[in-house]
Amino acid sequence: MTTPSRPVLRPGAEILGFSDVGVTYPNGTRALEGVDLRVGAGEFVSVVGPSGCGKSTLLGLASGLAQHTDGYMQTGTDRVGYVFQDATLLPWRTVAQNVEMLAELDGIGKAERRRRAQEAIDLVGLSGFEQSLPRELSGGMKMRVSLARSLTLEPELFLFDEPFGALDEITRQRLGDELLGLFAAKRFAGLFITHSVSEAVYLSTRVVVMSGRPGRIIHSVEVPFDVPRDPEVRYSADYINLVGEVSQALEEAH
Ligand SMILES: Nc1ncnc2c1ncn2[C@@H]1O[C@H](COP(=O)(O)OP(=O)(O)OP(=O)(O)O)[C@@H](O)[C@H]1O
Repeated sequence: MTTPSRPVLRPGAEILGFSDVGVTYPNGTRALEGVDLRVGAGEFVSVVGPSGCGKSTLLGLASGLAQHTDGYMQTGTDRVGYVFQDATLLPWRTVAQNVEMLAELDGIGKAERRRRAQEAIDLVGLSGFEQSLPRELSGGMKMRVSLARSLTLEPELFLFDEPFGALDEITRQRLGDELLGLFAAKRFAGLFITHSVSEAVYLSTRVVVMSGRPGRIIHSVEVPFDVPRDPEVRYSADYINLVGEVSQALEEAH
């Protein structure tokens, strides 16, 4: 949990907050500038923007792996989950052993981490594959293992860096639906980086658009559809209009 010299979060309401945040890397690259963003519990915010605009940098700040150089930021929880495009599974460990790994590193006792791992495996639809090795799994299944591994930490803030970017379209949509199901069940605060506007609108409660480098937030769209979300939403005029609005903002960002 970070404490800035100036409070950024409304206690109890928000999990992640950036106020006028900027990042300049040691080589002089200005990656982010004047970023204001707050994510509350039960909000799922997607970030889209041109390549190199600072999306991963933003996620790095949220995770505590990177440092901001200007402004203020705060996270309201230590329970942070991450999922990246690369599932980063240990090839010699079974699915169950991979899923247990973060809880193990966190010092959670054997019985409790087994219970959490099994619950997470069931939640992501991998029951029956507990003893499989990563090489026996498809790309989508590996991503499910990665999701399950983070779920064992019962995250209040969940960070996603293009998690479905390497998957085929059908698997990507299916995992999107599953992620929405997890979000509906757990209502963590989500920050999701993607290059896909349609995925951003479908998964999120809000989509923000960043400008080219240095990245600033230039547009923000509330997504009004209920969670749990009916997959048919994808074919509605409201959804198509929102995708159009975000796409137009993204074109202006380029
Ligand atoms: N450690 C670093 N040192 C110097 N420059 C960096 C470092 N990390 C990232 N950058 C630069 O900062 C800018 C923002 O990078 P970042 O990876 O955050 O963008 P991104 O929007 O996630 O990119 P993409 O969409 O291509 O994945 C880029 O110009 C990148 O080259």
